Amino acid sequence: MKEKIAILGAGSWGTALAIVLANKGHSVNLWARNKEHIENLKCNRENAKYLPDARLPHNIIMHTDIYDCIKECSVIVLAVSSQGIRETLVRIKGNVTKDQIFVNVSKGIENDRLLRISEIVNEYYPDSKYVALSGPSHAEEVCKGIPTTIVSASKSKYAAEFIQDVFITPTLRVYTNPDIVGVELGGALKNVIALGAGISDGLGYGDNAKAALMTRGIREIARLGEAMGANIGTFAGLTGIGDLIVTCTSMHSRNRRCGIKLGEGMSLEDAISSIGMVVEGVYTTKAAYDLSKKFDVEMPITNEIYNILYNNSSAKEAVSNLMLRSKTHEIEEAMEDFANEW
Ligand SMILES: NC(=O)c1ccc[n+]([C@@H]2O[C@H](COP(=O)([O-])OP(=O)(O)OC[C@H]3O[C@@H](n4cnc5c(N)ncnc54)[C@H](O)[C@@H]3O)[C@@H](O)[C@H]2O)c1
Ligand SMILES: O=P(O)(O)OC[C@H](O)CO
Repeated sequence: MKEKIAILGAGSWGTALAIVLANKGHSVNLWARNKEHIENLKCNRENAKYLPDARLPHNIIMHTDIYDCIKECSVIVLAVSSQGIRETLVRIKGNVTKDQIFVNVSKGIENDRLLRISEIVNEYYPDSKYVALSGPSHAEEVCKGIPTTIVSASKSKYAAEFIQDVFITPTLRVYTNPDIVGVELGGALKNVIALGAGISDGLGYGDNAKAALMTRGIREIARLGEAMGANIGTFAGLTGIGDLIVTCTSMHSRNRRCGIKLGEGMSLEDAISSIGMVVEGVYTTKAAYDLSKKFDVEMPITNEIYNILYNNSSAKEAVSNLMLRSKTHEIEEAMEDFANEW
């Protein structure tokens, strides 16, 4: 199959996916709001700012006009950072047809309104098919053809399988999942825990602390997810624990690297600007904190990271708050399995 695909957002991930899809033989249109950036991509056939060393194949056409970019494309990939999705949807309003499928690859939750990306898209395009494409996938590895697995999630089996076929390659294996809520939450919330894993590394803590953060982190993600209607099984999959592992352990991760700088004592502002690309977890921490209150779900790690980012708590204080919480059980649901005797 050969499709015409528009990618909106020429950062690290939009560029990597453009390369994968173009190498597969699709016609790819790539748009970014910054005209100078697009001119650079056109002239140099590489994205020196966001994805150095990767060559852009000639069947990627760069666009500065977003309408030209999406015209006659069967798939519109949303690859801008999550807080820019609404603005991007507004830009194309009135120019999308019902048979064009939206594929969102950004990982976040809209701050203030606390909406998942599918919910934002639904506000503008309630009749469109929507797929969330997510999983453990760093752009730096994907564009080199290093084996990677991701998930195509949609309410529509047809749409999920169509996008599976569009993206799958011998090095990018795509699974399907109907659980949009779980897939979107897993992809967004792991960034909060990855900031925590980075902070732990920056403080000089070891593997034990990181394993604890990851394991207890997925528990609190799953608790919130369940309260919001997700399938609990999704959090044991690629877009849950899978993405959490890669983001908490990889030096490609912007969230982890930002956390390391915070743990070493850098200010949030300086840490973000030293990364130079979006650090989604900073926004998602605020959204997750608000969601935990809204759904009355206990999220102690998120709570501490929120306090570090937004209330000037020290990282060491946060660790001691977590360690000194009132003692509890590992799995609340398993309490009844204890024998009531010595
Ligand atoms: N980089 C990865 O390995 C990777 C992998 C999977 C998912 N993601 C997700 O993809 C999304 C994009 O990440 P990235 O790595 O490409 O980030 P990036 O910082 O490299 O690029 C983000 C791009 O979004 C653009 N942008 C931001 N706000 C915008 C707006 N309002 N209108 C138009 N453009 C806007 C920026 O100009 C930039 O080009 C994030 O949500 C990220 O979590 C990234
Ligand atoms: O670099 P990060 O931390 O934004 O993570 C990128 C991807 O989400 C990893 O799957």
